[in-house]
Amino acid sequence: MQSTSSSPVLTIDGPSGSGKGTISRRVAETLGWHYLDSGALYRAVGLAAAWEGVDLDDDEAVEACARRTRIRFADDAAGEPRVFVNGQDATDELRLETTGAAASSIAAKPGVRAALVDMQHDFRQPPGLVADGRDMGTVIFPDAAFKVFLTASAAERAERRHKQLMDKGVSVNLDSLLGEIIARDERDANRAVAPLKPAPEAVIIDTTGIGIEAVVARVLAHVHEGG
Ligand SMILES: Nc1ncnc2c1ncn2[C@@H]1O[C@H](COP(=O)(O)OP(=O)(O)OP(=O)(O)O)[C@@H](O)[C@H]1O
Ligand SMILES: Nc1ccn([C@H]2C[C@H](O)[C@@H](COP(=O)(O)O)O2)c(=O)n1
Repeated sequence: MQSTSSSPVLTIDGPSGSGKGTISRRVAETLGWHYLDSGALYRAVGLAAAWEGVDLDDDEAVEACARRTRIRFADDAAGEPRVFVNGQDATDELRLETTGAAASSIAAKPGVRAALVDMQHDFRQPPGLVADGRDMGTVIFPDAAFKVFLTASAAERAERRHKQLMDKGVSVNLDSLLGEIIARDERDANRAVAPLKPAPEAVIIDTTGIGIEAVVARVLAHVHEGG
């Protein structure tokens, strides 16, 4: 199950809205390393299952869906990252809160997680990889040289998500966003397989009240200091 590549890996785990995607992309760009958005894989499987009308209570059917779903990451002409699910550009649908909740639900199934392991290991290529998710440092890349766990108060994470959606012209209620974030945290942290938790050796950064630039600088300092 474990990757045999010797390319260095920086894992960035944390709860929803802690800034994993934003920080990981920036750090990967600065280091010139590859980037794995592992949450997008779970979101893609949740979406494919919905498209195909798969019964989410049927563990074998959802695992089979995870094994046949084709997921491709590619930049568009403007350099913006897009995600294709079974050949269809699903980038916008993947970011919906409903898709995140579906992903969180199917991610609790051991068969689904097993189906996605090889795909995640394949991202480990020279000169290095920044991998963001919930179990990057604990399960998928336990031998990573650099491990970070980002967190922030649930209230701040809900405000960030609220601002992000409002900027996109999507009107949402802050309280319901907060409720969804708390529910997702609980599901991700309390499942039996690969729960959301920091690896023992991870550097924990509480980003509450800390801007993006400062967080990027702290993560880069961790790498430059040698982990
Ligand atoms: N330190 C920060 N300060 C203020 N805003 C931030 C910070 N980090 C991230 N954000 C903003 O918060 C929002 C959510 O960030 P992001 O999508 O990176 O989080 P995430 O942890 O990857 O979430 P998810 O797990 O749900 O994908 C974005 O709009 C981002 O710009
Ligand atoms: N390594 C991962 C990544 C994601 N998940 C699950 C749990 C999350 O709630 C959901 C969506 O992730 P996001 O895109 O918000 O990072 O996918 C997981 O279990 N393990």
